Amino acid sequence: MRLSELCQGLAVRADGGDAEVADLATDSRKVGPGTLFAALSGTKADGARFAADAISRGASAILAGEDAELDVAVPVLRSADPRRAIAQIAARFFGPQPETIVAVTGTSGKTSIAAFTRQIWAGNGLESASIGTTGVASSKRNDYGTLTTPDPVDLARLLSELKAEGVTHAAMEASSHGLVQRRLDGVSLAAAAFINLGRDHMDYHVDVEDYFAAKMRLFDTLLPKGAPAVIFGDDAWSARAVEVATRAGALVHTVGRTGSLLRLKRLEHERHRQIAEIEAEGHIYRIVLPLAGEFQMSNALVAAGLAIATGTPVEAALVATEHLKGASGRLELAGTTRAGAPVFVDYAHKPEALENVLASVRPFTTGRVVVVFGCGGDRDRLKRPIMGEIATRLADVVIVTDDNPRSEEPASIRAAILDAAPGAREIGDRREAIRAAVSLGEAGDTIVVAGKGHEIGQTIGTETLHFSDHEEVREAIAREA
Ligand SMILES: CC(=O)N[C@H]1[C@@H](OP(=O)(O)OP(=O)(O)OC[C@H]2O[C@@H](n3ccc(=O)[nH]c3=O)[C@H](O)[C@@H]2O)O[C@H](CO)[C@@H](O)[C@@H]1O[C@H](C)C(=O)N[C@@H](C)C(=O)N[C@H](CCC(=O)O)C(=O)O
Ligand SMILES: Nc1ncnc2c1ncn2[C@@H]1O[C@H](COP(=O)(O)OP(=O)(O)OP(=O)(O)O)[C@@H](O)[C@H]1O
Ligand SMILES: N[C@H](CCC[C@H](N)C(=O)O)C(=O)O
Ligand SMILES: [Mg+2]
Repeated sequence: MRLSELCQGLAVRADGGDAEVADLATDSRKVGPGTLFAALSGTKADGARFAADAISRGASAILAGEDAELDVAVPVLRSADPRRAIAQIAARFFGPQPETIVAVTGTSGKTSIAAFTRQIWAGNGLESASIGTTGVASSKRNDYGTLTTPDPVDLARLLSELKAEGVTHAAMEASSHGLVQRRLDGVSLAAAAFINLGRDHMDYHVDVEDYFAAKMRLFDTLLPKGAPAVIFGDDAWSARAVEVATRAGALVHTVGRTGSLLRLKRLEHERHRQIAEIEAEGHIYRIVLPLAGEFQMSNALVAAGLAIATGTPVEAALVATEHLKGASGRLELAGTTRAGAPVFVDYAHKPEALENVLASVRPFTTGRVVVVFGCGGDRDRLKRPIMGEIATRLADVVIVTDDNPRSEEPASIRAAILDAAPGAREIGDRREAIRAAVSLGEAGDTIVVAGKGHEIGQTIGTETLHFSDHEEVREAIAREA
């Protein structure tokens, strides 16, 4: 495709003529002959510094910010917002995307909601996919992922492949990093959703208002006017999200205990399922959700709301929730101890998530709640004592262990948690910590191994070694026998 075609009508200024573009890249190390290289300024480096490297690898043109210093002999595209420009160019370059794409944002629940929306669509005979933290899933794929919201070039490529594979409906996660970095700016959205806002990524955002504003880009910038916005109504930030979406001209639907589209009237918890009465369109539907944890009901309501907002009939969407499978590592039953205590693996690695998961298991726990958790290194340090306090308040036995220490000293991460967790046990080795917890599990107790969910590696220093909480739980139970 010609450069001139790729940027026609976009807010970019072309200098130095036209060129044929064979591929796109935001990383000079991925540049090959004929590639348009987007030189982006990031958190660690300025992409403009790599322009010469990109050209030596065959780049046919460079896209950069207005003030980037470039002295190159290939055509240059200038943009005031080069991240948005590369996302839009990528959408054009890779071509058709699934007709119906929805995106969900919020602090906790995105992966679950994307997975549930895909399953509700699939249950209604639609060829569907989900894209997020756990990877890409469809009837033809189950690919492990790394980023929650992929880089815009990878995303546009992926969406065009899904389209070619017959996918008509895709549900994706919009992380705050992804929204700030314009990774979704080339996606045409049919609907968007908001679940909640809690403490997260305070190492990246200036403050919580900045973090909220990042999430709200989904509604005030990306969602086309008049398109549906599905907002979970029972969060402390719901009213503000409704306000933003309304002001942006979205068709706002709320779900939850005060929901306008789906109203949760009654909820009864059992160990592995919950029974709900939901009012919609003047009818009461009785739903048995085959998942534990009230938060999963909230996630299921948002997912059903997204399916309804994009054309699935209300009853069909609600019936499909009765067959939902939880996303890997989200309050997932990984085994049962010999004495009969269920052991759940959960991805709670931030305060509200930990609070929710521990509160969720309490109703069906007649004995003790035992939690094993740690905090990741090179991430928000202030959440550590907050999570220590939550665990101590909501669990009966707290075992503090390592998560992904990354470049930090593991013992100092644990110490920051332990400062706010009097009475907690400290077992740095995660395998030993899981074994210790499993050995405590009596009938009536519930064990929660939190923080790593679906992850299959543990990053210590710069090395990532194979580690799976699921495997460790099964192994610990097998050793009991
Ligand atoms: C902090 C962050 O979000 N970083 C992302 C960002 O990198 P950056 O622009 O800041 O990169 P940089 O290192 O400063 O480099 C600037 C530019 O120079 C380029 N470069 C760099 C070196 C070189 O030799 N040549 C070259 O061209 C880089 O590709 C980049 O375009 O843009 C890159 C390209 O899209 C991402 O790969 C990278 O994600 C890193 C790997 C990451 O860990 N991100 C995490 C924090 C993240 O995005 N997480 C969210 C949320 C997860 C959640 O929900 O909790 C996610 O969506 O996954
Ligand atoms: N609606 C919710 N409210 C509060 N906590 C939740 C909710 N949904 C999930 N959680 C908690 O958050 C954890 C992560 O859930 P999920 O992966 O669905 O969220 P996410 O927003 O994709 O998170 P991440 O940003 O880490 O990928 C779960 O394991 C659970 O502990
Ligand atoms: N996307 C998140 C995942 C954190 C998972 C947790 N296990 C940790 O390592 O802190 C991050 O990279 O910050
Ligand atoms: Mg996620």
